[in-house]
Amino acid sequence: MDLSEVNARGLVLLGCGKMGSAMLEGWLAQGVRAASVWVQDPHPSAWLQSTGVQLNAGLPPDPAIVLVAVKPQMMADALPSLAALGNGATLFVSVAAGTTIGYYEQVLGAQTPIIRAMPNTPAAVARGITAICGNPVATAAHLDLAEALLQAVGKVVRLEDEQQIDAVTGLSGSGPAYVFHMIEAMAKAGEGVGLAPDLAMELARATVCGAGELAHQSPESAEQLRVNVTSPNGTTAAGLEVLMAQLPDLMARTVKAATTRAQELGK
Ligand SMILES: NC(=O)C1=CN([C@@H]2O[C@H](COP(=O)(O)OP(=O)(O)OC[C@H]3O[C@@H](n4cnc5c(N)ncnc54)[C@H](OP(=O)(O)O)[C@@H]3O)[C@@H](O)[C@H]2O)C=CC1
Ligand SMILES: O=C(O)[C@@H]1CCC=N1
Repeated sequence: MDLSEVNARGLVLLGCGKMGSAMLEGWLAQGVRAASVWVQDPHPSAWLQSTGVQLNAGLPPDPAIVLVAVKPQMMADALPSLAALGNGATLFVSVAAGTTIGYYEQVLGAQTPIIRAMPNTPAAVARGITAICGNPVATAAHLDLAEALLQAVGKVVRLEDEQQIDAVTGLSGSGPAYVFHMIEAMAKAGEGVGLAPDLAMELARATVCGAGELAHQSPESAEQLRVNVTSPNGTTAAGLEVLMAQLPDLMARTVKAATTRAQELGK
């Protein structure tokens, strides 16, 4: 990853909460210099203060990238303060759910290169996945620069059509929460069949982490990995008979609800 432009010209991070700090942690670990990062956030955490980044200080005149990571509801308050950087020289990257490229163009001007991105919180351990798409003035070099930065915290995929990003938000942006809830539900279910709460949580958490890592490392499909656990007429088959009757529909409704909410945030 070539971070020289970021280190030379600077990176501005607007909003450093859960998502902003997950990414910042990855960037600093990958060689972005703290002195090259300007963070704007009203209540900096103790961790943020310990990093050595420039906090709520005057901004550089010509940063390589402004990364916007405030809540969509705060956007109208926060973004106009950076309008002067919308002069075409600085690339804006937004991770805000719902906030459209069109909105950025209204505030910053259509000459501003803008890349809309949707990451997820496993970025904190460099295992995120981020989808990106750019506006018409975002060049191949801008996309490469954004991809290089976001690859510091996981995988990057490119989208042809901005509208797909709401579906990405419903699937992978929000998805870690679905998996964490599955850990909670599995642990409760373990208690239901007689295990102590701590043991049930340890087993559920390790099972989801182990299955995730196996899915990550194995060349086999998710379907085949499932089949590998399922002995004919065995225990897993009995469990899956219950789960598979309901989970596909439940998951479809879950992802749809999150996608619809992302669409609403964009209106
Ligand atoms: N969390 C997630 O899993 C994901 C989040 N996102 C997107 O990332 C964005 C941030 O989400 P998340 O990190 O969860 O939210 P957080 O609330 O944790 O972070 C937002 C940060 O912005 C700060 N802030 C508020 N107003 C301003 C302002 N005017 N200028 C600068 N900073 C400001 C907040 O400070 P304070 O709290 O003090 O108000 C907070 O630290 C959202 O747009 C969300 O859609 C995208 C993908 C995944
Ligand atoms: O819940 C949210 O709105 C944000 C966007 C994706 C994950 N968290």
